[in-house]
Amino acid sequence: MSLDIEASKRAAAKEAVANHFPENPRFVGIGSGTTIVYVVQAIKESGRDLSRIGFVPTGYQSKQLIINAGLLPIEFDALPDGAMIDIAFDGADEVDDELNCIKGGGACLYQEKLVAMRANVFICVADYRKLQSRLLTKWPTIPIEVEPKAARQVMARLRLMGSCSAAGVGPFIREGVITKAGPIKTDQDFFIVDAPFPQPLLTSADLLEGKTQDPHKGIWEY
Ligand SMILES: O=C[C@H](O)[C@H](O)[C@H](O)COP(=O)(O)O
Repeated sequence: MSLDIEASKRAAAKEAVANHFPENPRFVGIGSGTTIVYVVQAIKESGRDLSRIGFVPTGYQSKQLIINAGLLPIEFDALPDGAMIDIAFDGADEVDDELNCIKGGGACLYQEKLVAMRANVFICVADYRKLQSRLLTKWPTIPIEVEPKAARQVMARLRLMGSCSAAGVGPFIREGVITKAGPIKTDQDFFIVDAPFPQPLLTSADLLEGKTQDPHKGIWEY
């Protein structure tokens, strides 16, 4: 029987907030996606005094989520010099045994990285489907946010690194499906390049053990 996905996201969010929300944080990062909605809900329901905490968004959706929850948003570039974000919560599309994550399924990446890198603690909140021992087990590509003028060059480099699907195509610039013709733009007006690689992707422990990945066959060789 498959678990209810929304219930699973809600449960993960509740656990994450109950176990990790600090005593008196000054700044808390709020990621993007559907799971983070439950994190904000759990923060609201935690019964804490949230009035003196600045919540740092990772994009438009994240900022609206903070505002709609009645929390205080503070833009990343308004953080005082030298101040760290106490903790950042965010979702992921896939997480491997070494806690490497695929992110960007919802076309948010760049600001998520800014916030995560400025955070003392990063908590990834993910439902049971996301945890796979190797990346690219269920999620098909690595999303990369790219400045449009650099896209062709980045894709050429990705191809040299072995990015292509089993059918020998890719990487791809992500396009709108129904409501947008041509490439979608991120909150920074950048493109998302979706890069397929041989599946699944080796971890650094695999590489240390001497396993190699043939980028052209998409299979593991030992
Ligand atoms: O681009 C979107 C972000 O990286 C999300 O955090 C990620 O896609 C996970 O989203 P969701 O919680 O909706 O699965």
